[in-house]
Amino acid sequence: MTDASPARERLALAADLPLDEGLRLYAQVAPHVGYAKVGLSLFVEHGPAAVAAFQKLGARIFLDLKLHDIPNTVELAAARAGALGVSLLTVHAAGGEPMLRAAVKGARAGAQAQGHAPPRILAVTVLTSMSAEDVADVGLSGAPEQAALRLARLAMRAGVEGLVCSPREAESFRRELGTAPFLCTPGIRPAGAALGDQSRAETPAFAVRAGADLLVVGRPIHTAAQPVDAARAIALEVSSA
Ligand SMILES: O=c1ccn([C@@H]2O[C@H](COP(=O)(O)O)[C@@H](O)[C@H]2O)c(=O)[nH]1
Repeated sequence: MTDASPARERLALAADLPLDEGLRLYAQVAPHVGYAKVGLSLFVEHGPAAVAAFQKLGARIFLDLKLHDIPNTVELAAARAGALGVSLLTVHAAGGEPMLRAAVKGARAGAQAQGHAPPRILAVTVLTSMSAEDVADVGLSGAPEQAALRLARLAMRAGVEGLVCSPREAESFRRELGTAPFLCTPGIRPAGAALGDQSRAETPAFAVRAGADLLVVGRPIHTAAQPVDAARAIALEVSSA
């Protein structure tokens, strides 16, 4: 993706809401947001029906399951996700190279079996909610940016096409890893928006300038008094960054 991509193709709505509310909200913001991110809460409650419901609205689906298990189990799950016709699927980079390779293989096979294009596998490096202290507590050495870059390199070696990172890491990922990885940044907060549980958050303009391809936004849209205006303003910030 390039800077010339329309803002809509660079924005995903994190639909962490009850399904009917998420669908209603996505339908309203769809002129500004091209992807619907189906995450754990929706998938645990509704499974593939949640994916199908957003697909019916014309959304590209970002299935954010953050798979992390032994390679065989991840390959099986990624194959089922690929068969759903999703565009993006997340796995945890910390699962290691064999697991990441298995995710790529499974997603490809599952998509092919159903005649879909294979989803891009995105490896989650260090969760954007984690502070430097949290990173140290789980035994990762160095600052979050250093731990994230180590995991990013590992994921790229395993053949993964994309990475999930904080906007704060996007610039160093671009510098160190080049133009190839598709960089997805949650932890997006327009100026003045509440951080909630996010620790390493930045504005939409910061993320774009740092080299992010896709920005994930949830609560800054859900909780806005006028969600459509909030989505429009974020899209404008993306396109003018
Ligand atoms: O490191 C990560 C990986 C995934 N997420 C997901 O993105 C959204 C962010 O939602 P907000 O409401 O805008 O905070 C959410 O679905 C997370 O599961 C992330 O935040 N950080």
